[in-house]
Amino acid sequence: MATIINCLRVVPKVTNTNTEPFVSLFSKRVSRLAIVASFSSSTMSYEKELAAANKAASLAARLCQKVQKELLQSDVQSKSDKSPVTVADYGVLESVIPTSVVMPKTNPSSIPYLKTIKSGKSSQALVSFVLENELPSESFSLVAEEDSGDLRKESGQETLQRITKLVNDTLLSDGSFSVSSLTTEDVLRAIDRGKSEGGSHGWHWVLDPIDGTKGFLRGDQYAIALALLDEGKVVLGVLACPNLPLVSISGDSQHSSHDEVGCLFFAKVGAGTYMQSLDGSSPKKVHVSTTENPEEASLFESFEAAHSLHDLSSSIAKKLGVKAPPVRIDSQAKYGALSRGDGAIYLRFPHKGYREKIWDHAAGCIVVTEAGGVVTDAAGNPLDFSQGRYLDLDTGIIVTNQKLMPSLLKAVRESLDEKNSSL
Ligand SMILES: Nc1ncnc2c1ncn2[C@@H]1O[C@H](COP(=O)(O)O)[C@@H](OP(=O)(O)O)[C@H]1O
Ligand SMILES: [Mg+2]
Ligand SMILES: [Mg+2]
Ligand SMILES: [Mg+2]
Repeated sequence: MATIINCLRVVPKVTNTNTEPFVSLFSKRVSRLAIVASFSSSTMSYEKELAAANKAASLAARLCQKVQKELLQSDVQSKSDKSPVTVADYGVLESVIPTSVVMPKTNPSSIPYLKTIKSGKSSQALVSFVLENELPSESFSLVAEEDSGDLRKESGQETLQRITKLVNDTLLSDGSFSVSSLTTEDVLRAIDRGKSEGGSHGWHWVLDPIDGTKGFLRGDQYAIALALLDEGKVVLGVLACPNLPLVSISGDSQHSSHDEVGCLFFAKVGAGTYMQSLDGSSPKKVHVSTTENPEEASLFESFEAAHSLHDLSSSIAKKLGVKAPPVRIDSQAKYGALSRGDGAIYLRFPHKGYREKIWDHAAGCIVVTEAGGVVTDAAGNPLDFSQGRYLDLDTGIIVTNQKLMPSLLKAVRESLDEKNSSL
């Protein structure tokens, strides 16, 4: 018994401390390798991991909501005042942008701090800290979008202090953490935990701390997207979508009001997809649209034309017979909305040469597949998350239900052939 518990302790994948049910499976001389095999993705419950991921993503959503609110209020204020605006006027925004940037008085999407916004780093530090705190393990691995880069330079010190305060304030607001407060060094370390290269062995968390940055700046949709890979496969995913209405966003929705916003989607392999409000309502199981009729299907695509070829999706939609105009929204909120049947198709065709990152799709992919949908590349192959930080794809990503997939793939093939022959 003691031998087995010791073995379990050194096997980093095992976080379940209740060893009793497993003990009878092993003889005294069982090898460490055999134990690892016994905890493959088909037998793990990932219960604790899902709870930790939900907590981390919900707290990060709270942090991002606070920053976005300040951002939008500041924009409104700047419009009534013709004098130059500096970040000092932007309250909590000081924690996410360097004070040296002078803000023009325009829509946030056109201002120069786009490249230097630090809200993603705050969110990444928070998620990284919460996961490590909730799931102590010798082999914590995180593949995440941001790094601590310029926060380690002299010029980044003020920003780092402010990020640290923002993270600490958010942790404090939860009340369940025993740590008194994180230091700036803790924050840098938490951010840099995200440097892992991922891969096909062991466990890797995959994080996009703010997905849909452009939507975030515009006051539109964005998501905190967190997934867990086990042996290269996505085994759980969480999407926090602070601005997504709790009711359907489909064009024919009967709901007149989209006032109530803030959705948390979560999915575990083999256990379906659930949605609850970020305020903590009880979770409800969701399912993708079951429509077989493309005329009834509504189609999602990126808001940003730079992220996806709108002309190509419009050609595909026409061939398929989709009638409604495309619904353009930012971030993996598209996957969330699709998982509850708001739309039936999501098309993403980046411009030539763009390489998709795993954190832009891992959580969204399991949220849709566990809700009964299908996610493939343009050739119909499943997405492969085991190859490191990037996805190796055949031109684009397509998402729909099982019934529409064959005709969608055909329309995609025909449209791509036409596009290629016209070049
Ligand atoms: N040229 C490009 N083509 C396709 N995707 C791009 C892109 N430039 C950035 N992206 C990715 O598109 C994501 C947003 O997706 P969407 O268009 O669905 O809102 C961005 O995530 P971040 O906002 O996390 O950087 C970014 O990773
Ligand atoms: Mg992203
Ligand atoms: Mg991002
Ligand atoms: Mg980015």
